[in-house]
Amino acid sequence: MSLTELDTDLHAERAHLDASRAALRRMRERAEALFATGDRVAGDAYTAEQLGRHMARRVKELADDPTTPLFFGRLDFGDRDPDHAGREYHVGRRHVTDDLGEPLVLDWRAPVSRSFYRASARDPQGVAVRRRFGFSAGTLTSFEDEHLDRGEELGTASRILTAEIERPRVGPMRDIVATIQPEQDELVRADLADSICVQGAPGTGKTAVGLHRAAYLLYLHRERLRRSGVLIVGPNRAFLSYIAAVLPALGEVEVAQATVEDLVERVPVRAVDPPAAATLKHDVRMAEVLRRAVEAHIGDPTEPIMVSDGSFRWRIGLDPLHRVVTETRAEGLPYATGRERVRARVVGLLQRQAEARRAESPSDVWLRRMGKAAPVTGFLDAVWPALTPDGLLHTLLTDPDALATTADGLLTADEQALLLGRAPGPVPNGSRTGGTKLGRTPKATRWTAADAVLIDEAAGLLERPAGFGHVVVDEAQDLSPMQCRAIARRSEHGSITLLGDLAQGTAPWAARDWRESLAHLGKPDAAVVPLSVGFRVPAAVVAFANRLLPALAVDVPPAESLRRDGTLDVRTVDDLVAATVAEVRAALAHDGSVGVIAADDTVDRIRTALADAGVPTATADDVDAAERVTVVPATLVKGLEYDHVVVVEPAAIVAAEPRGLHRLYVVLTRAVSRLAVLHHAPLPAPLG
Ligand SMILES: Nc1ncnc2c1ncn2[C@@H]1O[C@H](COP(=O)(O)OP(=O)(O)OP(=O)(O)O)[C@@H](O)[C@H]1O
Repeated sequence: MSLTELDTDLHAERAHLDASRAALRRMRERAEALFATGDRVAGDAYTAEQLGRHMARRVKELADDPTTPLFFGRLDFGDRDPDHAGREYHVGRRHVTDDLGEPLVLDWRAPVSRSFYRASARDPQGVAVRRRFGFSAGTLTSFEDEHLDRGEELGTASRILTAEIERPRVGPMRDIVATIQPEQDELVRADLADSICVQGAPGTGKTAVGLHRAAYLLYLHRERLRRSGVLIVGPNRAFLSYIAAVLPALGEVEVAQATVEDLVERVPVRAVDPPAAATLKHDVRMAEVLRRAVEAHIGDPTEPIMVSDGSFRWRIGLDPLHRVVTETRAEGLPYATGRERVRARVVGLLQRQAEARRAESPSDVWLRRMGKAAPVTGFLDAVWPALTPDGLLHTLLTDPDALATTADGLLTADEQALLLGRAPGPVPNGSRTGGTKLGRTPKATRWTAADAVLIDEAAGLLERPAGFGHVVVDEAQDLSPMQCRAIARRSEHGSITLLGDLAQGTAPWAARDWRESLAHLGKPDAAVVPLSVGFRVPAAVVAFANRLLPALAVDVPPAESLRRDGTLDVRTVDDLVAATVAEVRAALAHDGSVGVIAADDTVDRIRTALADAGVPTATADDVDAAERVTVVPATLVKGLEYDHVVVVEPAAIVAAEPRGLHRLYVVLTRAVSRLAVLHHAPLPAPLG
């Protein structure tokens, strides 16, 4: 292509961009006008509200962000393609049509757009030319063509892909829709029915894949998923705020995000378990203990039921009552549903007697009255008493006999003592970690985070929670079996995307084998798919962090970094804090974000020193902060990334927790361009 041709092409593409922007603006204006008149055209208040909500969402979905390009690629189909011969399509973040309804931009999730990500010289899928666009702050600046019909393919050598992954990072996570790679696209476009587990080294795009899969599924199954919902589960609030902008940028504004702690928050968490007690409470045996505890409340009828009904007296004998309880029990319903089933069956027996005597069907009012009659309720309270989730756990933790009966053969005597808070243990850091502080009632009890998981399990035994159509679980290696079960309860009829890296497991119960987690999640047959190309961490930094891998005792495929650039600087220093301040100052000379990562108990000292030196800092959960420097405790940095990372005293990070080496592996793999490791103490052995 000659220079003039290039110019003409660029000019034409810019004109197409302008036309697309104008068309999107008109689409939005039309939606806004409809929104404004919605209540006048709707027949009634309910329809008006529904319509209003729909239109408000539509208006939001059509928002145009001038800094993100509306399209990023183009497909020119060859003359012989059976469906699209001779046509060209621009591929972008959402459909844009002109006033006649002709497409100006195709949504990246549309079936045709798939070829943008998957066509290759070997399998061109009818595409003659694939064009990628380069943008700078929303302005179209360049393009790059691959003539697939002539066997040309750039793959990861694409200049535009390289520029995109090397672009300095600032603020929250961005979408990767313009540069999704074929192995990622395969996961993004997996069927809604398929649950998948992605094992990938740091920076291989697991989070990106999960978010894009959510957006893809919402596009394909909009109505169904809008009803059932899509949920993203992340490790902490800082992570959730870091990823929060990705789906809205893709036009998806209605996806729930939560930590597992949020999901199970039925009681306030106001106490901390000692590590051994927490580990035991997260053990899957606790599910069986709770199941037995619930089951133990179902009793045998000991007396017939007698109900006075005006001039009649009804009586149900022990045999039919036994049958009702046995049959209901065999149905395996959630406990509270079972209780109502027993009530309904008892009322059914009364109804049959009444019909036989009166030769007419009793009214609904009569049925309700019988259901609430004192002898019926008394019977229920005796054989199938009402339970509350926190009440159930409260009984177990306060009544050694009840615990001994239900935990018999499951938990040792020592373990039972631990649950009852009787085993004395060291209290780390001097903080109050005395475990659950039992009050006389469940309400007066100060529960721990692990108790909340158990209470949620109990709640699930009593009543099934509403489930989501699809759940994306990030950093899933840290889920305990009991947390997996909490997610399983919410995705029983839906599918899940599980994302994680066994090497980054830092929780005491971290997964060592994905099959186990998948079994606890109720999806034992889900495929485990590796991602192996790293887009974040430069090769030199990956090589340094990988020295830790043999010590992490996990079997994970090694990653290969796409990034040849980047620097690694490991230095012994005398004064850690002064060296950190100097390093941050030097880092500020470059573009991009700066993350200082240190053991949790030194973070305050570093923040103060930076403030004293006139360097303002942000906290990890404030992704929109104006400050370019963030000081992050090592335990909060999972899933995050910074352009320039300063790691302060690795030995202290390792010493702070039992799986400290895994934590250090997470910490060392946060850098996008440059990593400085400052240490005074010797480096942990595997790094030395
Ligand atoms: N196809 C891609 N094109 C451009 N950038 C990409 C691509 N895939 C991933 N990235 C970028 O690489 C970085 C790492 O991605 P992401 O956070 O999804 O990785 P991860 O596997 O979840 O990492 P971790 O295990 O550390 O949490 C992000 O900045 C992401 O935008």
